[in-house]
Amino acid sequence: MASRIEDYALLGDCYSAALVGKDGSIDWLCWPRFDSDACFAALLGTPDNGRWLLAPVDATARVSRRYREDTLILETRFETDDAAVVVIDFMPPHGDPPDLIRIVVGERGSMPMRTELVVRYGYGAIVPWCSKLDPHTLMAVSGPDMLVLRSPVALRGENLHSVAEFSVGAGERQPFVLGYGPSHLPPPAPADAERELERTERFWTEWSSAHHDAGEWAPEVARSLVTLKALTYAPTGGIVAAPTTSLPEQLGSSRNWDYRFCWLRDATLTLLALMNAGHYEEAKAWRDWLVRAAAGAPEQMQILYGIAGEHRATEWEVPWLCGHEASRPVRIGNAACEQLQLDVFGEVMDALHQARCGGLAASDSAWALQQALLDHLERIWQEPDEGIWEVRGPRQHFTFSKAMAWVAFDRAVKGVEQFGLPGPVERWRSLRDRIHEDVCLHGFDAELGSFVQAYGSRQLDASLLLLPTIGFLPVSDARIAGTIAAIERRLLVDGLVLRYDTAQTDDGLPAGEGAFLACSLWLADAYTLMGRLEDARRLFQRLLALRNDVGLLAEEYDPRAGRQLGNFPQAFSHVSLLNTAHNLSRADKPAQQRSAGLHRRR
Ligand SMILES: OC[C@H]1O[C@H](O[C@H]2O[C@H](CO)[C@@H](O)[C@H](O)[C@H]2O)[C@H](O)[C@@H](O)[C@@H]1O
Repeated sequence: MASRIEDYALLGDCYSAALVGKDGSIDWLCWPRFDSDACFAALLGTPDNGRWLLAPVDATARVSRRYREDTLILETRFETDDAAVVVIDFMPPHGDPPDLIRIVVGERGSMPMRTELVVRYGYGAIVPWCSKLDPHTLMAVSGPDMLVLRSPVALRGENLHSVAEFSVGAGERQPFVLGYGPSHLPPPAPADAERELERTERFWTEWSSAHHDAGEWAPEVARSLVTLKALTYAPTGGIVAAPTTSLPEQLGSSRNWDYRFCWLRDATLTLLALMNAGHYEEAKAWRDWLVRAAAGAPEQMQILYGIAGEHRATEWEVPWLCGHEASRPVRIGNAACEQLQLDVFGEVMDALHQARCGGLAASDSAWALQQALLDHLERIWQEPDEGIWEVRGPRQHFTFSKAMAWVAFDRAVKGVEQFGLPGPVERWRSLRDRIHEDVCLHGFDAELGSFVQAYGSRQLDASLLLLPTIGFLPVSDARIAGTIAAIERRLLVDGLVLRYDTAQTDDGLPAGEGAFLACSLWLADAYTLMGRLEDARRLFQRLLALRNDVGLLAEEYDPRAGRQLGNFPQAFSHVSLLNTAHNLSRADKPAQQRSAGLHRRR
């Protein structure tokens, strides 16, 4: 059985990623790209669906883990009464050809170890042909793919698994290098594990040294930033929402989705967080990615794309994988790519506006694209959509979607006013006002004293917590105070926030899911804006404590079971954590300094 979601740590090279459990088993790896077929898919099935174990023979060995400083180099320490070893896991961030390196370092005594390599291409289905190039070099080939393991010990075949036992003594270092290459080419050249370790450490240390001063929560902030960087796809600038598919939003349920795509929403928020920390290169790369991905007819703009900007994300179900903790189906691809989600227009306009405010040089093609998107939005903003939560039930007039349409025209007006960009500013001003009026008229329920999920509905929705953050109304407005109070009354489970009541909203799926971590962080932001700093800090500290032992967050959390849920690690959660840390650390500063930050999104 796979480990629990929170027992995994992330390895990555900015091309793809792997998840390694506390038990030393790498249970998820897609090569060579984030969205390639997995060759290790035990995360969603059994060890027979592919994994790479490297661990003490004694399964009762005590385990502790940490990342080396602000890097993505993982050190897992296994200890028994007689011996101790550290397994150093990392992926050198050059991607071409990709390697996954594990160095076993003996610390004390002599530790009996075991390794088991099970390669299954095609998401756990295809058994490769394994052959030995020499006693220490194993090659696994099938179809277009080839993996080559170079190890200090000779592996033997056992029931279609490649296994070996060996011992590591104090002071010894034993390197295992797994490389990938296309099967029609000669095997990839052997990597020098120790030299790659040095290079990888330098890469992450240099990258992390560019962070701005993060204040009170510097280590937590640094971990989230490294995690976001690991979700960027270096060749194109695309950013995946998470490196996994189908980790369940409720254990045993069918709320399982493929997040190995670039959502305009998640990616814009990620880029703002990286920019706020001083990382402008990623922001520029992403903006250029966006301009390429969305190029063409604006009515064909999608809410998500492949990491190189591919339009096709056809969703299908994998019948041979039993699912993480029996959560089925396992899905590849994401049908949400065909949805209309009006908020995305606002997210994109806001991100590009803030990029300009933050000093990212203007780009003519980006502004031209924005103008085309606005023309299209002018025609469609009155249509119902699937909303920020990508419901698979009927389209509705979601209040947050309309408010984000307001954001789109608001930022367009600001682009003209603040940066002298060309455009029909009077038309945009009047559209902005019309949408504001529309939302206040149809999206607010006077009896509840709260904005509601959709026009005419009496349901609440956590996205409405963002209304003051996006500048739609000030937090001092009674309608905002009423909305926050109503959400506190109706959407909190054990102090954490649900997106909406899944039993009352037709999202096309059986009811029930965890609390949504980003929404819980938005509540902390709303408290900060209201001046409820004690509440904000308390909630933030609680959320920080939900991170796993190496600082990672999935999408959701089940407070009753105390379990992380959903794809892992998720950009949305880490971005929201960064924003809340930023907002809180400025909360006691004078108003002018507070509003200077990009996180206020006005
Ligand atoms: O639960 C329903 C939907 O869940 C996914 O969407 C969520 O993740 C996206 C990526 O992080 C995020 O942008 C969105 O706001 C979330 O609701 C899934 O991708 C959808 O297909 C699914 O309907």
